[in-house]
Amino acid sequence: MSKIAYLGPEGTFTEEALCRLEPDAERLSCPSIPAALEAVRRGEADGAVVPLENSLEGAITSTLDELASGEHLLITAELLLPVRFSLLARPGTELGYVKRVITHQAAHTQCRGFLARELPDAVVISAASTAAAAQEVSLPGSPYDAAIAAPIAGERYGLVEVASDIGDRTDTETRFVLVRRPGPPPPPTGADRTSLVVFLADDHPGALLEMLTEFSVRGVNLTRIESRPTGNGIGNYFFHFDFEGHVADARVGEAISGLHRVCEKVRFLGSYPRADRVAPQIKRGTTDAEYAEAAEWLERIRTGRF
Ligand SMILES: O=C(O)C(=O)C[C@]1(C(=O)O)C=C[C@@H](O)C=C1
Repeated sequence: MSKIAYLGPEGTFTEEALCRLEPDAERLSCPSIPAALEAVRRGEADGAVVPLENSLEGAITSTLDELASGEHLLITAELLLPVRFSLLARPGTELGYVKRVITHQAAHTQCRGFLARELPDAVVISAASTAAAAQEVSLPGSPYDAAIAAPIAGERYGLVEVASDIGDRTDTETRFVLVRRPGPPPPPTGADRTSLVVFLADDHPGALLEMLTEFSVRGVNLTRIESRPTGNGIGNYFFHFDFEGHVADARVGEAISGLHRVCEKVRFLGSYPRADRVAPQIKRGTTDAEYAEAAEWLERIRTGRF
């Protein structure tokens, strides 16, 4: 049975994502996203499930930064999980009594409206995860009155729902990925996504446009672009790209080889089936057959076979 690490403890959204992605796996709870990824790098787990982006809050930066550095890891699957938050407290707690709330930073920002409206005077303290917050509230003598977490965390830690569905939007979802140690990517399905990290060779006018051109001329549709600081002073960034297609597709292969030629470093993070199963629209002149025909034509003229 494979062992998959996740941001724990039991009852996080990440655990729910893991149960859906790998229902038969043994689950290894980790105290943070970097710890879950390290467990894979060290061989203590076969894979890890980590959140990558949220439809309201955007990127989960600790995941992006961890995947961009250290030993290579490969994304092999993704999942879109609807996220619904509840305010959970010890039985008998009234909403008006809640003064100290604990939750994960991402959950806090997704529930800003509720907190401003219903608990304007409450202090909100950060926890390592929503379930860690619920666990903390359940401890005897806890200094916290309530946690913002998934309803399931309430069941696991003996808390009750003081308010439910408290997110600023009811259609929020988080995209999770399953990562493993490097190996061949899963085979193309016709509805795939590829993820890359790109480091610029140098800073010059048009550097971003040059990168984008590698995708644009091959008809590769980007689904996400993010800049992250390298840490080497203000103004130095690297870039995360997600785009349609599989590294086995000719147009994707050509685009990322182009980036490899013009950029300092390109880190391949994987090609994997899209959770929404949306197939790319392939522009005229960018199919595998058209790339193969063009390569054949070039070979003919290079060898004098007109
Ligand atoms: O704390 C959890 O339950 C998590 O799984 C982490 C996480 C995140 O990092 O975004 C996952 C989904 C929600 O957006 C809130 C928190």
